[in-house]
Formats: sequence, C-alpha cells, structure tokens
Amino acid sequence: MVDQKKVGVLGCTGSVGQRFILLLSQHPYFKLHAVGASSRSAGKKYKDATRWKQSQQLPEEVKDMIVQECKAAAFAECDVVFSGLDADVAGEIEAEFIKNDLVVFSNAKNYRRDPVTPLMVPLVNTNHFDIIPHQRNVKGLNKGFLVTNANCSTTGLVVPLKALQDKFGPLDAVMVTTLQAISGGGYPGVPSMDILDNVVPFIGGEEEKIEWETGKILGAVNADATAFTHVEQTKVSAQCTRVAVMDGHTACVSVKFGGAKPTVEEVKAAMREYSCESQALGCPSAPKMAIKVFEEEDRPQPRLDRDLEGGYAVSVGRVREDPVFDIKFVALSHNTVIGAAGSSILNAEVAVVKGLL
Ligand SMILES: NC(=O)C1=CN([C@@H]2O[C@H](COP(=O)(O)OP(=O)(O)OC[C@H]3O[C@@H](n4cnc5c(N)ncnc54)[C@H](OP(=O)(O)O)[C@@H]3O)[C@@H](O)[C@H]2O)C=CC1
Ligand SMILES: N[C@@H](CC(=O)OP(=O)(O)O)C(=O)O
Repeated sequence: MVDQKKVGVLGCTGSVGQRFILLLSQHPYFKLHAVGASSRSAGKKYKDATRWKQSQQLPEEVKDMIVQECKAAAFAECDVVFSGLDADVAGEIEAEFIKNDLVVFSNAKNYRRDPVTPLMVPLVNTNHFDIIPHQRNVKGLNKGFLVTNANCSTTGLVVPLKALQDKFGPLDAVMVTTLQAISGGGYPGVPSMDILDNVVPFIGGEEEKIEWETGKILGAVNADATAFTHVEQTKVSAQCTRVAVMDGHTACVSVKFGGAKPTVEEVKAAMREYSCESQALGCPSAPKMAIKVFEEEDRPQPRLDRDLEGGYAVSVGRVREDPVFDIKFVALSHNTVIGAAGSSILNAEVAVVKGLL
C-alpha cells in the first residue's frame, strides 16, 4: 500500500491536461491537489475554464477546483507536478518549478535534449532514472527533479523497436511513415476544412523529433550515471502525416537489422514476449502486455484498438518481410495516453516504487 501523493497538473485545460484529469481520477498512488493553466483560465472553476472534449464525464471532484496561475508557489504542497503545457511557455514555467525544488514530469519538448534529463518512455527506458542523483547535483536540487516524456509518435515507435533491439541487437535502419490523429495538435487543432476529406503531409518539427529522440530513448546511462549514451548505429528516417482520426497514431515501419535477419515468426515472438521494468515493478497502470501482436490482416486500427489496455499498450500488426529492408509492420498507440499523459503517470509510478518520490 502506497501513501497517496499530492499531484498538480499544469496545462490542465488542454488535450493532454484533460487526459491527465481522467487518468488521475481514482488513481491508487496519486490524488489531484492543484490544477494550473494560463491567466485566461486562472481563478475560474475547472468546469468553466475547460472545454471538456473527452467521451468520459468530467470527474465530479474536479469540477469546482479553482484553476491556478502556473507559479511554483501555488503548487508548493504537491509531491509531483505533471505538465501538459504548451511548448511555447513550458520552458520558462517548468524551469521555475524545478528551481523551487519540485518534481516535474513534462510532456513538452523543451528539455527532452537536456543532457541530464531523462527522455523516458515507461515501456522502454525507466532505467534512465539512474541519472537523477547526478541531475540533482548539477541543478542544485534536494528532492526535485525533471523527467520528460517523448513525442507521441516516437513513443509508439520505440516500444516495438526496443523489443527488436533487445532480442536481435542494434538495428541498422528504420523507416517510418506516421498517420497522426488530430488530438495530437491540441484543441482546437487543425481546422475542420483542412482535415476533413484530406491528409496533411506535414507536422512541423515532428520528423526531426522522431529521428533524434529514438537514439536517446534506446540508448543507455553511462557507467557512473552522469550521461546518456545514444544509440548511434540506428539511422531513422520519418515522414509524418495528419489524418482525420480523433485519437491514435499509426506508424508504418520498415526495419533493417544490424545482424542476421530474423524470421517473421521470430520478430512476432520477440514482440509478444517483450516485457519492461514498469511491469516487473507492478506499477498499477502498466499494461499486462506491452505489445499486442495481431494476426488479423487488417489490424491494428485506431478506432478499434487504441484503447487496448486502457491506452497503455502498443498494438502491432501486419508483420511481414520487406523486400528492401528486412521486416515491416504497422504499430498503433494512443497519443494522449501512452503518447502523453499516461506516459508521465506511469513514469511517476515507477519513481514511487523506486523510492524517488
Ligand atoms: N496532444 C498530444 O497527443 C501530445 C502533446 N504533447 C505536448 O503536451 C503539451 C500539451 O499539448 P496539448 O494538450 O495538445 O495542448 P493544448 O493546446 O490542448 O493545451 C495547452 C495547455 O497549455 C495552457 N497554456 C497555454 N498558454 C499558457 C500560459 N501562458 N501559461 C500557462 N498555461 C498556458 C493552456 O491553458 P488555457 O486553456 O488557459 O489556454 C492549456 O491548458 C504540448 O507541449 C505538446 O507538445 C506531447 C505528446 C502528445
Ligand atoms: N506533434 C504531435 C504532438 C506533440 O505535441 O508532440 P511534441 O510533444 O513532440 O511537440 C502531434 O501532432 O501529434
């Protein structure tokens, strides 16, 4: 039995913020204590500040919470602060929280490349928590620390890649084409007249994030836990598109192995058997199966499969030989659960079990 920790949510009114509110309602480790957003929302009751866009009801206990300005003083009692802030403001606001020795789990891109900050996908690299004592030294922190989670498309990609890397060694090349849901752009997101009856073949900065973040996430922490060693061998090429799907990012992936090419059945088995630390630690949100491998020739599909394991698992299907690369497959992940808020929450659960909180 874990003593419930008081948690805050920054950016509580947004697409990711709303998902935090839902996932934290009735959470065994965490109790929502404070919520923050911009000065447009501050001072209002949550139910009046937010345009609730989730298919589940707004939890009763959150409706009348007063939205705070995103200042550390208003969150001083929180054991953990989850950030779903717009990247334009996340850098400065999260820095102020860290300076005040708070624990921040961020969804924003601002500190993902920081050399002492983990870029963590909870189904892949929770061992990167090992750097936290060093981060505290570098930043002069006592109990606070900062962990970021990855870009949502990167998240859905690196889970199957990690299963393959663990089993068959470092990969040589990965080519990925994404079909990304509109909720990935926040609310109100892409105008309806741009996305209906259409595919938009550009998401600013997305391809570069996938190509860079993969190497840090699949990499290691060095021997004295002071730096991350990126995987340099695996070259990643990404093309990203926005499609008229509400939630759930699809990725069409081709892989070239560094060593001998495994069979399709060996690849499927490696993914089915893959397990990770957040599962081994018994974290409440960890999926039973990190990767669900479909045999049906027309799966996974966002509408049918995005909520598998509450959105915390990655679905893979159509595993087959690639005549140019070695193997190709389709992966699907829920962009606001395992791709965003759920990732932060599961990372924080691991931190609780590891005694970092
Ligand atoms: N959506 C997704 O699938 C994913 C998103 N992310 C990242 O998560 C973050 C949030 O994304 P998303 O929820 O989609 O974005 P939204 O645009 O839906 O929400 C942004 C939030 O930031 C708040 N905000 C804006 N300006 C300020 C300010 N000046 N001070 C304080 N708060 C402010 C907004 O509050 P208000 O309502 O008051 O304006 C709102 O709560 C981004 O950094 C995004 O890149 C990461 C992975 C996936
Ligand atoms: N760009 C992603 C969501 C996102 O905000 O990503 P990031 O946190 O890497 O900026 C999408 O459009 O689906």
